[in-house]
Amino acid sequence: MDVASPPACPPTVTIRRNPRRKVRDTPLTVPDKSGPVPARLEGIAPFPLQDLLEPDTHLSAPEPSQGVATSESLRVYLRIKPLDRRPVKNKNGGEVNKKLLRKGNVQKIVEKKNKSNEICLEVNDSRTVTLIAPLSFGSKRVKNEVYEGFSHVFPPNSVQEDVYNAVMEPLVQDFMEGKSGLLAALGPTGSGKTHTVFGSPRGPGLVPRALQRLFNNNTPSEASDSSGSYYLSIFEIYSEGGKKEKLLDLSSDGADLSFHQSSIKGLQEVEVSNVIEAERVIARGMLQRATAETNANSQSSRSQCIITVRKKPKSVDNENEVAANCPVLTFVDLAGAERERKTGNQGARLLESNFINNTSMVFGLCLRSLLEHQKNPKRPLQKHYQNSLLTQYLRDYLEGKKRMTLILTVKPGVEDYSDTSFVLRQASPYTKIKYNCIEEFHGVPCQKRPIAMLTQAEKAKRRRCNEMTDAQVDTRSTTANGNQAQKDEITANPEHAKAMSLSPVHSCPSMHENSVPTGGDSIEIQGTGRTYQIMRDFSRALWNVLKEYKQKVEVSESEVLLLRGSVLALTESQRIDKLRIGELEKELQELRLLNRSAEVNHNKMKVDGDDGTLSEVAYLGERLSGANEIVSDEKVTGNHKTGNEGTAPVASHSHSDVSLSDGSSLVESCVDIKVSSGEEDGCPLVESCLDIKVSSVEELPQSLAPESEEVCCKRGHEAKEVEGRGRKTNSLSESSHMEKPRSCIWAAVSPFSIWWDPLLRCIRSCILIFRRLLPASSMLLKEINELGLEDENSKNERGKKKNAAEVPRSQGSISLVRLLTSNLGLQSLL
Ligand SMILES: Nc1ncnc2c1ncn2[C@@H]1O[C@H](COP(=O)(O)OP(=O)(O)OP(=O)(O)O)[C@@H](O)[C@H]1O
Repeated sequence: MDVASPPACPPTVTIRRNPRRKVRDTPLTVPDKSGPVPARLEGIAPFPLQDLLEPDTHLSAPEPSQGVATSESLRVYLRIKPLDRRPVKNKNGGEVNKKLLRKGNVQKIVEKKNKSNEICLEVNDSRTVTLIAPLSFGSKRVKNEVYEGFSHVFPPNSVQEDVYNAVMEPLVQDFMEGKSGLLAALGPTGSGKTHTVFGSPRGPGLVPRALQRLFNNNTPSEASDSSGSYYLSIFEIYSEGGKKEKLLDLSSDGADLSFHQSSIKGLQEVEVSNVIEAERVIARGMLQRATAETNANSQSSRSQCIITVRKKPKSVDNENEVAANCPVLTFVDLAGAERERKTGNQGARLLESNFINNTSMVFGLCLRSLLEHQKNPKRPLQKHYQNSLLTQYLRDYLEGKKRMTLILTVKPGVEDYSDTSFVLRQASPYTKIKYNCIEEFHGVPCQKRPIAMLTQAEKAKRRRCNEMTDAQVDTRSTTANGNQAQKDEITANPEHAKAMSLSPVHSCPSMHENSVPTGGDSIEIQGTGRTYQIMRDFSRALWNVLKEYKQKVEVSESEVLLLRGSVLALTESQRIDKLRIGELEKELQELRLLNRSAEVNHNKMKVDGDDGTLSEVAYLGERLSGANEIVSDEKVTGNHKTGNEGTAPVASHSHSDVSLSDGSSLVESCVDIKVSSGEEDGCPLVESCLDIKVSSVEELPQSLAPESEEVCCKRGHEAKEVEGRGRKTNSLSESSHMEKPRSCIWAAVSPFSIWWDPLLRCIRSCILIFRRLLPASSMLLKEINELGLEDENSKNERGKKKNAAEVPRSQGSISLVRLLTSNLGLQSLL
């Protein structure tokens, strides 16, 4: 019987109630090995994994550099303290914290101890660790974090010797070669800083081993005499009850010290010539160091402890060397940062905690500022060092002027996750701090950049500085030569030299030999360099400001040019306008003159005429006869109404000239028809002009053909409606009563009978040409067309014509037509 197989398990489904939250940026998140490998972005250099996985060459002492600047990173080591796996004792065990025991929290302690067996820090390789998020943090979705880039990671099982070989030996080597160095131990309280630095009798730490190495390095002759001695000092920076920081000399009986201009006044330097003496000094100092019991450490350091080792000068001359110029090996055991909740500190102890934490924080800030400054030189190096005595004392190291090595100590227990995470986050970036420009010569830090990196101006300045220095050296060399006898005497008689107040020249002859400035010269050059730097910065700023001003001036100049151009254009247009105005005024004058003369004639005709109406034809006849010309001028002002009454009362002014040449076979006639359009004196004015020239081959009778005939038809000034003024007149019929004008008109019009047809054809052609050009005269043209003034052919083609009487005509046109028809016998056209 087949048993039904159970249904397959459904795949696990994770239901998220809340959207995935973005975790904080970490130095490196542990990649999900099961997931797809992300594609490498173009343009990003591959991670230098090979370089990192190289054999631990860094563990061996680096090649000694003979005063040559090398680019190296700040060495940061990580030491992981072993887990305390001591079995948890019962309530009678006595090993548990007595305070908690008193409070009856034994069960809690037991749980804590059990919990402390879990670890939160794993060593991946010699340079990388992974911080594992505790299971209890699961709900917070904290990811594992990888921290890398350490110079070396010491696992919990590492021994003091390993640490010394990797961390301290290079520094000791450098020190013996004349380079200053600093070892600083950082980490949370109880993580093993003091253990690492000082160690125990069974496992000596870095300081005793370094001293041993120094003395063992002495040659037999050095070991036998005092030339192999060292000056040892040990002091602490302490804040009792969180008050002002104090300096205590631990080598003596805890004498108070003072800090002044990067040096400690009153600090006793104990001369030690062998390891035993040195260890004795250290041991005595450690006994005097401020320690206290906290929940985190039964013997917690409450102060920052500093130990300095300085080589005793070989000769008496060197005895007076400035201490700052001698190589110094410094050890710093910082008090561990602590959390109030863990330490259970209260009162004065709590205030001490604040001081300790503040110093650690300032120390970290200095390094962070140095790192940011190195990443971006535009960012200034913050003066965080001013905020604590320790950082003031270590200023040169914290500003990257001297070599420093850091050793971080951490606790791997899961309960120390927060402390460990904090330290790793804070200190792992310090691995990127570089020492690019350190070049030391017998302990004198040189902060000069390589010549190739200098700008032209800087090179020139440096040259001037060097020249000045050489001059000073020459001067002092002369002095030194002059005092050679005295120097010889000093060498021969050191006691006498001691008694003498020697100048810096005497104290450091070797410096002069190598053209390296002494302390005084160095200060002078530094001052000059500082002034130069200030002046350079100032000139740069000034230059930038001037550049901006120059740009603004250029913009303003271009604007001024544009404005000038526009002003010129405006002036030109004004000039043209003025000319135009002058022309118009001239024209206006002429029109006024014409108007005045017309009025005079009008009045005259009023007086002369039988019925008092104006006969312009008579006036024209007068003009024509007087000027030996035949001129037909018809002027119809607004006071006269001619033609059809039904037409719109449009004022017009027309003028026609017809010229005839006599004495030749060619008869030329000219007809000017001018119709103006404009506005004058507020009245609408329509004016257009037609010039028509007609030639005829017919010879005119001498008697009838004057030398020249001109018929001017001017049409213009069509005045507005003038109703009720004047009588309806038929100027043609009325003018016919006038003898003198009639004869003139006949004389003028008679030749038309001969060339009338060609003239009409010509007029027609011209009308067709100018039809579009003179819209204002379109009315007149239309009327003329409708008069039937066209040849027979075109008549036949067009066929039926419109009755002219049906089309409204303007007064001027009617007058002209009537004039023509009455004189030429064409009344039938009307
Ligand atoms: N690597 C180690 N191996 C064995 N024991 C260690 C190690 N590191 C520290 N210890 C022990 O842990 C205890 C605390 O160490 P230590 O006093 O050096 O811590 P600390 O960091 O100096 O603390 P504090 O900052 O409070 O002075 C000591 O008893 C020390 O012997």
